[in-house]
Amino acid sequence: MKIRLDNVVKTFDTFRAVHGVSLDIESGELLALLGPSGSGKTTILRMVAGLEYADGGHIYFGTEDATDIPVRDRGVGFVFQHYALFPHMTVSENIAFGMKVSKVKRSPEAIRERVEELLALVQLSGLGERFPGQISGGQRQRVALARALAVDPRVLLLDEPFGALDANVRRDLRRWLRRIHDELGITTLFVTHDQEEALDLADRVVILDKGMIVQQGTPEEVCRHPENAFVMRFLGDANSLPATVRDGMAYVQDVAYDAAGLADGTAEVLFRPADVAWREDGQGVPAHIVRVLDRPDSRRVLAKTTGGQSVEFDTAPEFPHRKGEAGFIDVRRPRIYKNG
Ligand SMILES: Nc1ncnc2c1ncn2[C@@H]1O[C@H](COP(=O)(O)OP(=O)(O)OP(=O)(O)O)[C@@H](O)[C@H]1O
Repeated sequence: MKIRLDNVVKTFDTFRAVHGVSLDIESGELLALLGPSGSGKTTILRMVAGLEYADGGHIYFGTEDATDIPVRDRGVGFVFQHYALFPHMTVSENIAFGMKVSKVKRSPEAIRERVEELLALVQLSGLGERFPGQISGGQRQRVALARALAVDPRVLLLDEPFGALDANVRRDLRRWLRRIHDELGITTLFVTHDQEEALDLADRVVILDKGMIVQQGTPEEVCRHPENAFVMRFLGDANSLPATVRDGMAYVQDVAYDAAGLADGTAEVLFRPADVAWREDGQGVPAHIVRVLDRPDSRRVLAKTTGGQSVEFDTAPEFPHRKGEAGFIDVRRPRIYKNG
């Protein structure tokens, strides 16, 4: 099922939470809505679900305007971070619930079979008789997914489904979810504020800020070509040095970077901690080391330029330099963005 948002607007009282968002979610695609808190992700998801009305624009399910489709008939399955399972029902009863109340009538035997099938799919065979309080948080979210899948949704909406779980469990679950998605091919809209999660899982990532799309593309496209400083910063650690653009070059202190096409004026040079080489000869921005932090597989170096700017960069664990030493920050892959 293809979903299309066409210039969708949502206002709460006087506050505009979603500003004219247009977006195509292809049939079978797993799309992540990624953005900081308050950027409008959940509101968009709720409008697709039919739990919230758009004040402007249209949402299409296939070629049909979804405004005309009641929530029950949209065929959407949900998993929310705090979408609690019914605590007094067993895992199997939770999964069966939607089928029992559905307009599509199934025999008790057919429901039992489907529950077993779903338990196997979410790798919880044998746990059907437990109650939600007797399984782990990660297992509960897998049950929630099985419950959402039970009624054969045309669209799956996931709102921070792994938000409450610890980092290792989250990583396992997102790999697992991707496998399930590849197997079932249900059009899926996934909301997260976690960059790694979005990049790991999604076919395409839509980055939102203040209710607007600031960039969309494959994980590769958004990582390799962040279109503005917000996206560059939001996707990962970024250093920033103030620069002045003159005649197609950006100058940081005396170091020049190619800034072809940018108008003269102030700008900033952004770069990742992994894109720095520390040099003892004169190439790069002069700086001294403030601290060296050890990580399991690398060293993070905190430095300060002679211009007074802090820079962090990553090196091999063998990095021999220490606090107080002077050198030069040589930036690979600088990205230059105009201010404002
Ligand atoms: N029912 C409501 N009434 C008033 N304002 C609301 C309502 N729901 C959401 N908002 C506001 O709309 C904006 C977008 O909220 P939304 O929940 O969509 O953001 P989000 O990106 O999902 O954030 P988070 O990651 O924190 O869940 C926020 O500023 C929020 O306070």
